[in-house]
Amino acid sequence: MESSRRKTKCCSLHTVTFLLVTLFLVLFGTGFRILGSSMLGSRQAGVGKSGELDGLQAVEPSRMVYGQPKVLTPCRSNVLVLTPWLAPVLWEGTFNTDVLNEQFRLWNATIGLTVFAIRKYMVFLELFLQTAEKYFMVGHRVTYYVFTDLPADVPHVPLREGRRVEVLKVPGALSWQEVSMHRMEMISNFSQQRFLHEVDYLVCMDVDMKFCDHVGVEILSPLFGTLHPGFYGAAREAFTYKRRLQSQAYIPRDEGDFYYAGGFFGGSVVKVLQLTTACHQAMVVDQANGLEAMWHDESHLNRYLLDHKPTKVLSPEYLWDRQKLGWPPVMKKLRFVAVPKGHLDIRGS
Ligand SMILES: CC(=O)N[C@H]1[C@@H](OP(=O)(O)OP(=O)(O)OC[C@H]2O[C@@H](n3ccc(=O)[nH]c3=O)[C@H](O)[C@@H]2O)O[C@H](CO)[C@H](O)[C@@H]1O
Ligand SMILES: [Mn+2]
Repeated sequence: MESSRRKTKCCSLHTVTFLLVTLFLVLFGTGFRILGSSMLGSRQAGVGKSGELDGLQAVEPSRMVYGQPKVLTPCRSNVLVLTPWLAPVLWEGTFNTDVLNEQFRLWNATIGLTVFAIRKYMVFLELFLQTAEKYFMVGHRVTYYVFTDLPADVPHVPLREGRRVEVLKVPGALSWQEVSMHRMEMISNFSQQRFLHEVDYLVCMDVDMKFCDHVGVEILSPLFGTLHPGFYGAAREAFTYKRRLQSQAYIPRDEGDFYYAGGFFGGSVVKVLQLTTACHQAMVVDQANGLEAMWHDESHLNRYLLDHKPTKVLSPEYLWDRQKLGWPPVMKKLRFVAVPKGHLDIRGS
C-alpha cells in the first residue's frame, strides 16, 4: 500500500518534472527563435557581440529557414514563368517574399514611384497613395514623385517611416492623350536632373488605380514591363501594336513577344532614363511626320520593349481591371487594379 502510494507520488513527481522541463524547452526554444529571427538582419549585416578572435572578428553565418525549392515540382504548371530570353514572369507562387526582402533590405535600396495626377485625375491620387502605403514596397524606402499642375491639391496621406512624397509641378493645359504621352518626356527630364541622384529604381504607374495586394521588391530588376490584362492570352497578330510602317512604333504582324501595358513599367533609373528618352524621341519624330500612335505612349513602350528585352515581366496580377475582366482562377492574387472612371467626364478639361 505504502509502496504503491510512493510509486504514485514518484510518478507524479516525474510527470511534474517532465512538464516543467518541456515548458522550459518550449519557452526557451520559442524565445530563441524570436530572438533569432529579429536578429537576422543584424547578424547578416555585421558581427556577433562576442565575436572577437585574436584581434579578428568572427562573422556568424546568416540563417534563414524557408520551404525548399523542389527541382522536380514546378511552382506553377499552368502559366509561363520564364521568357525565351530567360527573364522571370512574376506570378503568385513563383517567389518567396521573405527571401527577397532580406536581400534588398541589406542593400537598403530606395524606390522612386512616378505618378501623374494632372487636372481631373487628381481625384484618384488619395486612394492610390493610401493603398500604396498598405501594399507597395512595405518595409523599404520609397519616394513618391507626384507630377501635377495642382500642387496645392495633393492630399496629405499618412506615410510609414522612410517614405516621402515629392511634388513636381508640371504644365496642365494638355489633352489627355498629350498628358499620357508627355509622361515619357517628363520622366526622362526628371530622371536626368534628380532621380539619378535620389533613388535606385523607378516604378512608373497610372494613377487611376488602387493597390489590393502585395507589390514588393520581387518586381525590381534593371528593366521590367507588365503584361496588359486585355491581351495576355491573345495571339501576337491581335495585339494593338502600331501597324503603320511609317511610325517609329511599327511592329509587323509576325513579330512581338507580349503586349505590355503603359500603366506599369520600370527598372533602374539609368534604364528608365534610356527607355523614356527613346520613347519620347520616337513620339517627336512621329509627330513631325503627322503620325500619332493609336495607343500613344503604350505603342512606343511596346516597340522599345521588343528591341530591349525586359529582365523581368510582371503577370497581369500586377495590373488588372475587375470591372472588365472579373477574377479568373489563374490570377491567384489581384495586386493593382483599375478604379472605374467615367471616360468622357474625367478626360474633359
Ligand atoms: C492601365 C494602362 O496600361 N493604361 C494605359 C492606357 O490607358 P488608360 O485609359 O488607363 O489611360 P489614362 O486615362 O489612365 O491615362 C494615363 C495616365 O495619364 C495621367 N493623366 C491622363 C490624363 C489627364 O488628364 N491627367 C492625367 O494625370 C494619369 O496618371 C493617367 O492614369 O493607355 C494609355 C495610352 O493611351 C496609357 O498608355 C496608359 O498607361
Ligand atoms: Mn489608366
